[in-house]
Amino acid sequence: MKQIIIATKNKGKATEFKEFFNAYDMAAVSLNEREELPDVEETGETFEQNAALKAETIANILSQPVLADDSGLIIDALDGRPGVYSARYAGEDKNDQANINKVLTELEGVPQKDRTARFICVLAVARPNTETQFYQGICNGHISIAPSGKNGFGYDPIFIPDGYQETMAELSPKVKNQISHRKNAILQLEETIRKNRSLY
Ligand SMILES: O=c1nc[nH]c2c1ncn2[C@H]1C[C@H](O)[C@@H](COP(=O)(O)OP(=O)(O)OP(=O)(O)O)O1
Ligand SMILES: [Mg+2]
Repeated sequence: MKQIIIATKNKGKATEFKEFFNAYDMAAVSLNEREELPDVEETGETFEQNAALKAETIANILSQPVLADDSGLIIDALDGRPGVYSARYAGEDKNDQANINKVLTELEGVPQKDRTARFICVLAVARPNTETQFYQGICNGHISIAPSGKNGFGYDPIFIPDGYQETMAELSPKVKNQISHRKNAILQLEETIRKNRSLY
């Protein structure tokens, strides 16, 4: 089976990519399975810059194509925060629970109609001696009053996607993977995968 390296240490993302690439008969291998590879510092100011940093650093080390995902939560009432800083919103230790608590505290008293938000996912595909390519996906929704649900990762327990009453963490992984920002970004990438499987 063909392999695609995903430059991520996030276990939730890795699980979702395995599911997506399975459908194309490809095995997604994350950095958790390649522990000799470094964790890339995300010094960029945009999702694109950070996705490119992660993909290009690993592609240069391995001399093979690498996919990276930089993603986050944009909340309108917080002027777009936590945005690019979603993973570290409550501190460098990247604690999902602390990040959720910080967001809910900042949104205290904000009514549902003003709690609109979106998840954004930018995928970068880096190949040696080739310009990096980008694909983007969005999932619109709003922030719940309290966390609920055990599925998924990150901000899923407080994100209610448009068209649903449940949080992303209450929805099954199957449903999340049909509607998520990550799925929508993968759909942008799909044509490239289908046309040129040798890329990977
Ligand atoms: O589907 C999602 N459901 C819930 N939360 C999500 C999702 N997708 C991204 N997020 C949040 C998690 C983290 O707070 C940030 C990503 O940060 P981001 O730097 O891209 O990932 P990361 O540091 O966890 O792993 P890595 O850089 O190794 O890929 O956005
Ligand atoms: Mg990161």
